[in-house]
Formats: sequence, structure tokens, C-alpha cells
Amino acid sequence: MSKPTSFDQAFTIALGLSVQGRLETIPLSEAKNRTLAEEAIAQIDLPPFPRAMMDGFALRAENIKGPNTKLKVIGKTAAGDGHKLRIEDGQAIRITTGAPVPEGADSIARLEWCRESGDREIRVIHPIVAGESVQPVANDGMRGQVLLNSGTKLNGARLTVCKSFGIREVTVAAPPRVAIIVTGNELVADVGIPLKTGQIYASTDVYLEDALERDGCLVESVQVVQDDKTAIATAIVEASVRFDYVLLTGGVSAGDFDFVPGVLRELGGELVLERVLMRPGAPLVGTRLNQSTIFAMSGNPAACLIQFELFVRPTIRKTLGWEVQQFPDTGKLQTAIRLKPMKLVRILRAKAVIRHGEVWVDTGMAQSPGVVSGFAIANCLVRLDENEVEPGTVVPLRWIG
Ligand SMILES: Nc1nc2c(c(=O)[nH]1)N[C@H]1C(S)=C(S)[C@@H](COP(=O)(O)OP(=O)(O)OC[C@H]3O[C@@H](n4cnc5c(N)ncnc54)[C@H](O)[C@@H]3O)O[C@H]1N2
Ligand code: MOO
Repeated sequence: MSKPTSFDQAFTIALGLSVQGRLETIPLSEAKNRTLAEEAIAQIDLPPFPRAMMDGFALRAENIKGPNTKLKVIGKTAAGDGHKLRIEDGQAIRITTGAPVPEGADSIARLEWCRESGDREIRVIHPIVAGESVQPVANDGMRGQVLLNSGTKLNGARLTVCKSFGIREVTVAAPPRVAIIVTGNELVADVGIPLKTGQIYASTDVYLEDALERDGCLVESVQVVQDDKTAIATAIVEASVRFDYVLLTGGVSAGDFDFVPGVLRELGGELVLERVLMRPGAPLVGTRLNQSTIFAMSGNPAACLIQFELFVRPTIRKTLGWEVQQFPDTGKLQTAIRLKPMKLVRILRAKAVIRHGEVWVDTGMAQSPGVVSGFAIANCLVRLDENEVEPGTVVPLRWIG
């Protein structure tokens, strides 16, 4: 077994295994969850016309000389109307929110500020400043303006920005194609099947698949393979010629059936990662084979999820063009921590809350590598470099989920 890698060095090595991303241009309507590979540029001025922001009367502010100024109402216009209207001094046009402001008008007096006197006349009972309730052309943004930078993930809010500014297509990172291979004789894939003695349900693939899909990856294959060298080798070789990333779980430590590192070596993979000086999650294998980057993670659910979040997910996000960090945030520990002396980086599951603008971290939950229940409440991982830490200590933090 090769020398273990330091925690920080392992992150650099993992990122070095990141697959070069490909680009594709797709319709905006298909771009949900995708990551921009080029800037998004406004195609139109927004609004494209001076727009009424209130229901009321379009007029010239300079015509409102005092309380009860009377204006002649010469017509009406509503949102969506294409016709060109115009007013002169002393005139007003009834208008709805969203309608183009008629030429010659510079302001809207909202309905509440007007009294209708007679059939075609209003009195304006409130002072009007020029520009009142009118959104000028390009007030939201101008044609040609950069709206979003490359590397931005297109969520609903950002897609709304793109659509508002008339963007029909976007150039995005092609989704990395991922295969998940779960290994273990004891594993049952289908939760509908009752367990026999010695069996457990394979569960971590659910976390991996969900996280990857939300990042914009295509998880095209999830399979459970027995602890059998030939079966594992076959599954790895088949996946390594089809996918950008192959993620394995289980079979990476020292047991009689932990075949994965040996199989990868026999297939010709150079294991640039094998063990990381961290707990949990020490056995983490990284290599290249055929067209794939392969990560083999621990079977222990907590170890697996931690390895995925801290090493594998950032590496795949790099392919998508994201700026990646292992611990993008920090938090303050709520209580003291006293642990056995150990020269490893410890990763704790924690629940963070924001109090008075500060992130406070509660690590009071089961931390054993095999215990999964803590993930029901944990919303982040924190890094501990010391064995004894006082309350209020600032620790590196990564939100998970
Ligand atoms: N003699 C040694 N034993 C172990 C070492 C070591 O260095 N020397 N390392 C320990 C550490 S640290 C870890 S972490 C685990 C890693 O184990 P494996 O990756 O080989 O995983 P398995 O043995 O296959 O499984 C461990 C545990 O997790 C359960 N499991 C497996 N897959 C899943 C899944 N998809 N969903 C839910 N649970 C899963 C499995 O049944 C086992 O209980 O090794 C230590 N041992
Ligand atoms: O990495 Mo293991 O999870 O420490 O037990």
C-alpha cells in the first residue's frame, strides 16, 4: 500500500483528475441546472419601451401646477397594446400597469391620486414629479450587457434573467456523464425486498445520484456488483470506456473482499490517491482508466458522503466550469470538543444555524463512520485540525445536501 496523502495534497491531486469539460449550445428552455460556459449577453433593452409602473393616467408632470389640476382624458391604453398614442399639454391617457407610456407623457398619476370629474376629465390631487411611476427604457439592463458570467449555474432565478432579456440559446458545459458502481455481497439494491441475515440496503448511491443530478451531471448507470474480482473488473472496464467519471463505493480497505484498489491496479490504473490522512474517509482511491476518472470511495456511508463532498464533487464541478473550494465558508463551534489525540484531519457532521448574522455549528451528533442517521439533521461538514477545541473557535465549513 502506498504512503498516505495529506488532506490538502489529496484535494489538489483530486482536482488534477478533473476531466476537461466539453461545450454545447442549447435552447434556453432546456438549460435548467446547467452551467454557463460563456457569458450570457442581453439581446434586448429591458424594458424595451418606457413602461407604466402603476394603473393611472399618463401625463406631463409640468402640467400639474397645483392641487386639483384638471386634464382632458383623450383615450386609454393597456398592457400589450401595440398602438402609438401621443398626448399634448393639458391632456392625459388612462393607462394600466405594464403598458407603453404614450409619446409626449413623462409620468403616471396613479388612480388613487386622480378624481374623475365628468366623462372625459380628471382632477389630479397629488403633486407629480417628472418620471413618476415610469420605468425608462433599459432601466433594468441594456442590449449587449453581460448578465451572467461563465461558470454560473442556471437556476430558476438566473433563467428568469436570461429569458427577460430575450436570450434564446446558451452555451453551457456538456453534462459530465457519470456511472456509479456499488460493491458488496451484503448489499440489497431494492428497499422493497426484505433483508436476510447479514444483508443491508445499499443507500449511499441515492445521495450521490441526487447531488450529481442537481449539479447538472448525467448519472446514466447505477449498478450493484458482488465482491468478485472478475465482476468488479468487468464493470469498471465497461464503464471506463463510456463515462467521464466512474464512482465506486465499498471494497477499498484491507478486508478479504476489498478488491477494488487491486483490480484498478491490475487494469493498469496508477493510483494517485489511495489513503488520505483524514477521519473518517481515509481509504479514497483516485485514478484514470481509458476515458474515465475513477474514484473509489469507502462503503461506510458517512465516510463515503464525506469523501464525495470534499474531493469528488469539487472535481466534477471543475469539469462543469465552477470555481471550486473545499470549504467555501466558516462557522463558529457552539461547544467545546475534546477528542483522542490523533494526527489526522477530522471531518465532523454538523448542524449550522445563522444567529445574529454569524454561522454557529453544532457537532452534537453521532460521528462514527458507519452511522448514517446524523445525516437526517446535518447540513454541513466542518474541518478540525486540533484534538481539543474551545467554543467559539472558527472552523472551515462546507454546506452539504
Ligand atoms: N483492517 C482494516 N480494516 C479497515 C480499515 C483498515 O485500514 N484496516 N479501514 C476502515 C475504514 S477507515 C473504512 S472507511 C472502511 C472502508 O471499508 P470499505 O470501503 O472497504 O467498505 P466495505 O467494507 O465494503 O463497507 C464498509 C461498511 O459500509 C457498508 N456499506 C458498503 N456499501 C454500502 C452502501 N452502498 N450503502 C450503505 N452501506 C454500505 C458495509 O456493509 C459495511 O458495513 O474499512 C475499515 N476497515
Ligand atoms: O475512513 Mo473510515 O470511515 O475512518 O472508518
